[in-house]
Amino acid sequence: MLGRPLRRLLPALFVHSNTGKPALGLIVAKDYQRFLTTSVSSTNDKRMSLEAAKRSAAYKAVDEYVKDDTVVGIGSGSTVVYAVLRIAERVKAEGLQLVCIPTSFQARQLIIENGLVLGDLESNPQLDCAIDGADEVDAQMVLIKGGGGCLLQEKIVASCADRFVVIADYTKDSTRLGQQYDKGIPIEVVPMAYVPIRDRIGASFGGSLKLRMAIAKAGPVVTDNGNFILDWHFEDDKDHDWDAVNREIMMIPGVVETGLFVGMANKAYFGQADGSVTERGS
Ligand SMILES: O=C[C@H](O)[C@H](O)[C@H](O)COP(=O)(O)O
Repeated sequence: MLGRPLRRLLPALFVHSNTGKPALGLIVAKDYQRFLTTSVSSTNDKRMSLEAAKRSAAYKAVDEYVKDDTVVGIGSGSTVVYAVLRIAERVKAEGLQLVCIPTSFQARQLIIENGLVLGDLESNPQLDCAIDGADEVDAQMVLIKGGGGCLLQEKIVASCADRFVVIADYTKDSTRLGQQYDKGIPIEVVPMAYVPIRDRIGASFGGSLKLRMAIAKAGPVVTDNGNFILDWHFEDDKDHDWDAVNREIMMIPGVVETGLFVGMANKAYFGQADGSVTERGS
């Protein structure tokens, strides 16, 4: 697919070629090559700085919160991958005795692939800490989670932990929800009820709700728990009492869980582009 800047450049290239002045075409082609190189390298730089930010937040959280002989909740998403890598490094280097409780299919695989001890809530109903990513964190440490379709098991595991620690890159750090993240609040619902739930939330709180569709499958995303996800694009210019909103949505029959995590996170680490880390909470 041609990007918009390329679509703008190509007609220029053709027009000049049609004049029969190949030199001109060459200049345009050269400029275009320079444009491509700069644009690809700035996209790569941004991606690298985001990865560095995720990594530094994850490493710091693990180093400060993961202690020997403890039970640790393992969240889901791309930032958590770095936390698991760091946990595995420390287990190897320091001989830490840990039991890891997954919050998703992905987390379970990460635990197994990194040779960590896999546990469950049946044998370990109380966790020392849970480390997880977030899609957005506001000034009061209210979180949006579930951008990757995982929220129900994450909330259960976080609720069983003495400390719930969030790791994120700088793009997730907001004053108010919706400031950075524009994909809405995920709401996990029982499939048969998605239409009435969608209509009720829209009527009560405004905004719009969309059934999340799968990308490499026809039809909707199905969560690890066999449910659907509605993404609620709330009105972000309104002041919402997220605790009240969350409670009210949870009362609608068929709602399984929301991606609003209110009053749960104790600490958030935000990795910055330069590799430093800022903190919120205590
Ligand atoms: O559904 C996914 C989880 O809630 C993730 O923790 C959240 O989306 C953040 O993921 P990432 O670390 O990839 O930004």
